[in-house]
Formats: sequence, structure tokens, C-alpha cells
Amino acid sequence: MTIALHPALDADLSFHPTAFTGGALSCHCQADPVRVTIDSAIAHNHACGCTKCWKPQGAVFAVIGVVPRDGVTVVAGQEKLTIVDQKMTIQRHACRACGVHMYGRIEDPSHAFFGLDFVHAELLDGSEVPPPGFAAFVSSIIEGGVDPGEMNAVREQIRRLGLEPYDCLDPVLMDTLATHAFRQRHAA
Ligand SMILES: N[C@@H](CCC(=O)N[C@@H](CS)C(=O)NCC(=O)O)C(=O)O
Ligand SMILES: [Zn+2]
Ligand SMILES: [Zn+2]
Repeated sequence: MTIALHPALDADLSFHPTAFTGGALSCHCQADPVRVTIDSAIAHNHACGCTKCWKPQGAVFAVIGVVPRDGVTVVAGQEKLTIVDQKMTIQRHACRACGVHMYGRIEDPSHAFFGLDFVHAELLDGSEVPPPGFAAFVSSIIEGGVDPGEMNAVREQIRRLGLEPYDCLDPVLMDTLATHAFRQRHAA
């Protein structure tokens, strides 16, 4: 049995790396979409199973990565944007009309990922997008409604795509968070 993980994961098992270095993201509104430009490649692109990240209809995973916030510019529809939950570490700026999250921003300067914005590559106009490198917050899909009995099959499905399923972030990002925490705790 296979389940619909995300269109980018379900459609093609052999992802094509790309030389993508920027472009424009559009929300799903037919009329007057919100548009956001990014001026760099997307790093750490991954699937995220948490309940907070935006997913397309029917998907249980989001696909999301990071870009430097200085290169993220809202070029149309600023008035349609709203912050989903001000209390979250990641302030997700979403289109009020269609619900798509255009970018997620960390405003706390002491956070390890301050300076990076989270974006969904699938919203880019017509460009090939970077392949996800791992699956994060996999167990969280249960909170989103997936039957816990399906988890072995889901993790197998992810591994068959050549991705490693993690229940938090991957070791590179977890080590970055831990290193930052150590340095903050032991700062002179
Ligand atoms: N189990 C929780 C996990 C939420 C979570 O921690 N999400 C991660 C990955 S996006 C995070 O960094 N969240 C910070 C935030 O949303 O501000 C859920 O599914 O809601
Ligand atoms: Zn919209
Ligand atoms: Zn998430």
C-alpha cells in the first residue's frame, strides 16, 4: 500500500538536481496572487510532516527549505498576507484568501536559524526545484490524522524514495541547533 505523501514525492522517484538559483513564488489564488521573489538557491530542502507547515490538498507532508531572508521580497499582494500564529517560532506568512504559506520567518535574533526564511519550492513559477534531501517530523503525521498503524509502511515508502525518515530534523540541522545552544549556554 502506498499513501499520498506529497505530489513532488509521489510523482517521480528519481529527483533531478537543478541549477536553480532563484525565482518567484505564487500563491494559489487565480486572481491577484501573492507573489514573493527569492534570489538564491533553496537549501536543506526536505519533507516535513509537522502539523504547522503548509501542505497542498491531500498531502500529508510539506516540502520546504530555507533561503536567506534578505533575498525574500513580497512583490505583489502584501495586503493579502497574514501571520498564521504570532506565538510560533516560525512566523508563517500566509495568503488570507487561499491559505498558502508564502514564507516562514524567524524573528528571534537569538535563534540558530535567524536570518533564514522557510519557503515551499513547489510554489515557484515554472522552474525545476531542488529535490528534498530527507523527511523530517515523520511521526507528526499521526497528529495530522494518519493512522499510527500505517507508520511502518510510510517510513518504508520514504526510504524507497532514497530519503531518510527522521522524527525531528536531520543530523546536520539538529547538530547546528545543539551547537548553537551549547555556545549560548557557555558564552562568556
Ligand atoms: N509535533 C508537532 C511538531 C511541530 C514542530 O515542532 N514543527 C517544527 C518543524 S516546522 C518546527 O520547527 N516548528 C517551529 C514552528 O513551527 O514555529 C506538530 O506536528 O505540530
Ligand atoms: Zn492566495
Ligand atoms: Zn514543519
